Amino acid sequence: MIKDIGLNWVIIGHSERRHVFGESNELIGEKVAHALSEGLSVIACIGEQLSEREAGNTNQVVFEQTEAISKHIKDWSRVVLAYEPVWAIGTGKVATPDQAQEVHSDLRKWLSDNLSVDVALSTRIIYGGSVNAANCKDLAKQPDIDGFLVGGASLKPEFSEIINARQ
Ligand SMILES: O=C[C@H](O)COP(=O)(O)O
Repeated sequence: MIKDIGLNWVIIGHSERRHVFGESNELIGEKVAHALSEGLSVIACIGEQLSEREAGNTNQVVFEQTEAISKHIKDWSRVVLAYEPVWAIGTGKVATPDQAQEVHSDLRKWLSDNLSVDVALSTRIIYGGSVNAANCKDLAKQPDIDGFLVGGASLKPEFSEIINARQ
């Protein structure tokens, strides 16, 4: 259906698919494989729930999610990783720049250690979760935040400020 309407990208593994529709890490990996095999590019979402962060399990959760996806990827040039802490999506509670940078940096290290330095350096890791005009510039300054997955604010005029956050 996505190809039929002329689109090239698909978002897979969004928190609502994981936590409302009950999609497992394994199913999301299979969906990524299918999308890539059909020629689509993929934004693959990962992220911990508040209880997982508070228990100190953020890295374990996002690494397991990333591993399940990575098993199905040979060509990372058509994949973007979107780190979206579930507690920050649509809530107005954005991760601080330090919180987001820490996870992005740890994810890049995971890619380097488990896949290759080349994949780690070339893969875009974007942040999603209550990004708006007021917080986007500080988030964009972080070295491992390569862009944003914007929900609510994409429907408002401030979206243009988010697009230009790095200027
Ligand atoms: O689907 C959109 C992303 O999950 C982020 O949404 P948000 O910017 O409204 O928090």
